[in-house]
Amino acid sequence: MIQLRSLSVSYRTPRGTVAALKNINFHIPYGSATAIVGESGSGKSTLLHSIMRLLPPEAMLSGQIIFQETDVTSLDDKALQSFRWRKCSMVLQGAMSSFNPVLTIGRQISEVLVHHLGFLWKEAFEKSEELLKMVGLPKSFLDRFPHELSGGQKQRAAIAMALACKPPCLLADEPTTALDVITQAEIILLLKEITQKNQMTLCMVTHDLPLALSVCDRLAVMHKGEIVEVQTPSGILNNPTHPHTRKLVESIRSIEERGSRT
Ligand SMILES: Nc1ncnc2c1ncn2[C@@H]1O[C@H](COP(=O)(O)OP(=O)(O)OP(=O)(O)O)[C@@H](O)[C@H]1O
Repeated sequence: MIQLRSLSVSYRTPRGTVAALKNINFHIPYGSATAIVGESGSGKSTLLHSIMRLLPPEAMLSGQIIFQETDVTSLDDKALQSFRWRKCSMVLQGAMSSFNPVLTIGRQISEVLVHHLGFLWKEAFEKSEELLKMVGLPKSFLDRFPHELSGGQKQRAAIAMALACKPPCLLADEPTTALDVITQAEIILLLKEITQKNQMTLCMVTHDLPLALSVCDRLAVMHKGEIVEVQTPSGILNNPTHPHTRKLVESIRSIEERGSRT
């Protein structure tokens, strides 16, 4: 479904260039649930932002990002807007950035439907109600402003908005940052359930290896701008091939061992 071909990204800085992605060749199959894991600064967010063409102006990209036979790197602004809502949408880290603080949740989800699918406002509000229901939020949330929602509720609303145009693919960049552990698990399970039910492709960046192992069917491990290993959860746990993957697995094992000793 998504093919990254020789994808490299560097950032220009006053001190020179930083290579964030180095010649990535990676395939995200249709209908899969892929987790991108790896240490801080390994390039995970850069990878997702490249697919969405959301990189900042100081970023230089080379290579190809093929989404269902279209090279995303060659889309003009209009095609890109349509791509972002109708083909591949993204749930961002910390949902506050997904919303305009002065507009209600209902207005913002409806706006997506009006602009991108040609809904009339009344129909759009009805559809928004349905979308909120799908993510476990009641109708009354349509009239709330973003600051009137908890972190978890905001992330649910952000997922509803990302799903508005029924894109076949959903990307999520650390969708549970700053949430408590129970809410984190609920949000990840919600993402998994919705994408599975609607036969969507899911690709998410997470720092939570145990959660990624339990929810995703493939894990891609990043290290210093490269994808060093792609495996199923059992492969990662039982037969990690790259030293960095082994370290990641050892780190969760040592936490588990410490937990069982206390
Ligand atoms: N706008 C920028 N300007 C300069 N360097 C940047 C910029 N954004 C990211 N980088 C650098 O690119 C590399 C990859 O960053 P990226 O945010 O993709 O990593 P990450 O794996 O998502 O990290 P984290 O898990 O901490 O969010 C890092 O070395 C980072 O410092």
